[in-house]
Amino acid sequence: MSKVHVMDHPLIVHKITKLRDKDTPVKEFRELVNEIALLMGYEATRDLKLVDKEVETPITKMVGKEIAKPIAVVPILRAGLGMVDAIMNIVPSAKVGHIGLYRDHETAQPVEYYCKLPVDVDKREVIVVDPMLATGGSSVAAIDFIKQRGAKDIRLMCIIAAPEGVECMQKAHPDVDIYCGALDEKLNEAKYIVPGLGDAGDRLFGTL
Ligand SMILES: O=P(O)(O)OC[C@H]1O[C@H](OP(=O)(O)OP(=O)(O)O)[C@H](O)[C@@H]1O
Ligand SMILES: O=c1cc[nH]c(=O)[nH]1
Ligand SMILES: [Mg+2]
Repeated sequence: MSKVHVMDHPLIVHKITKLRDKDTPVKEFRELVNEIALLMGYEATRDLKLVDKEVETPITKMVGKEIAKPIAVVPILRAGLGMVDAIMNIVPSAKVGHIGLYRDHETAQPVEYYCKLPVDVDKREVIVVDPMLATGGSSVAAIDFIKQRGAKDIRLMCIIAAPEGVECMQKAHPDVDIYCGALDEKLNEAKYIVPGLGDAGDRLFGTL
């Protein structure tokens, strides 16, 4: 069974409260998503494997460490895009894949419209990013695509998760650890997270 890491860093907790506020304007919302993703990225990469690496300092040779596997970050469009720059800031060599999915408004089922992944995604540690894990349908479908391309080391980073989404993910992808900023109470009838923050994509891009 995969692990669920719920963030308890005070800065992350503080910023998520501001993100939830319905009066937070688009510009600030976008900045907060970026700041939260940066802080979460630090937590979500804490257990990356290291290998020995010889380095010559101006004084002497030594054996240091470097990250064992290159990284790919895969945002689920649209809202996941808001988290990409933050990961690129801490892992500048990461490659970026994109998976386009939207939830059908009637059925809440994910509909695919785009998928472009790095050719060597199977050799990379993959960090899937999406601010919201609601029913879990979108994340499960995105990770299905990534696994079809041979990737084995995958983790999911979301800002707010619902228990229903966590359960769905753990059933479908028990090997994928989940890093979430907050674990909320439930979904409502429209499959929105309660208390949540509303529609992340609309708030991020101002399409309300
Ligand atoms: O866990 P789920 O029930 O699948 O819901 C979560 C998905 O819903 C939102 O995307 P949305 O469909 O609103 O697309 P958008 O990012 O283009 O707004 C969100 O960014 C997730 O991708
Ligand atoms: O609460 C939710 C659920 C799905 N997608 C969102 O953007 N928000
Ligand atoms: Mg949306």
